[in-house]
Amino acid sequence: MARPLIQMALDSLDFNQTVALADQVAPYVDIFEIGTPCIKYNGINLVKELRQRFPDKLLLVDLKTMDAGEYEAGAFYAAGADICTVLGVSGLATIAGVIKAAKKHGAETQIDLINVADKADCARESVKLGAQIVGIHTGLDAQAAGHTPFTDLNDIARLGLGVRISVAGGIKQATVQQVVEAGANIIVVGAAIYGAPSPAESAREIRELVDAAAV
Ligand SMILES: O=C([C@H](O)CO)[C@H](O)[C@H](O)COP(=O)(O)O
Repeated sequence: MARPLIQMALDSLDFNQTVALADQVAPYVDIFEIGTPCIKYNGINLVKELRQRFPDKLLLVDLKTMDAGEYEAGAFYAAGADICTVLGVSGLATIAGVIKAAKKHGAETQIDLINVADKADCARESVKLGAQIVGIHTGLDAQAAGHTPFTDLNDIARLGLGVRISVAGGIKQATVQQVVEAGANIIVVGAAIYGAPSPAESAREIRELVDAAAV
C-alpha cells in the first residue's frame, strides 16, 4: 500500500499561533491545511507565509468554495496553494471553475462532500471533470451532533474511482488504523493534534500509527 499522507488541519484564527503550530508538527506531516475559519480570518498572506517557510510541504487551502470557482481559487493557487477545496454542493459549474484554475497553476482540486446528498454521484461527476481528490468530511458541527465519516468513507472507497480519497472529521489515534484500512490516502487531523498537551508528540504518534497501518 502506498504510504498515506497526513494532513494537519490548522484551525486557529491566530496568524502567529498557526505558524508556530506548523513549525512544531512539520517533521511528522505531509500536508498543511489552512482551515476554513483560518483562511477567512487571515487571508492570502498566510498562504504566502507558509509557502515560503515550508517549500517542501504540500499546502491545502480549505476554501470550501461555493461560487465563482475559477475567480476565487485562482488567487490562492497563484499564491502557492497546491490544493484548494470546492464544495460538492456548489454544483458542477463551480467545481469546473476551480479545476480550471488549478490546471492553470499545475495544482490540484479536492471536492468536499460535506452535506452532499448523493455523495457517490457527486464524486463520480467531479472526477470526470478532473478533480484529483475526493474528500469525505464530517464537519465540526456535525461531529458535535455525534456524526462520523466512517460509513461514507467505506461507501466512496468501494466505488474505485481511481483518485485519492481524503478523510476528515475527528480522526484520532484510535481511528487511524480503521481509516487507512478502509482506503483513505490522505488522513486529515486537526483537534487530535492541536488540542493535545504536546501537538508534536501527538503528530509523531499519528505518523507512526499511519505508517504501521499501511504496511
Ligand atoms: O475542515 C475542518 C472543519 O470543517 C473546519 O474548517 C477541519 O479542519 C477538519 O474537520 C479536521 O479537523 P478535526 O475534525 O478536528 O480533525
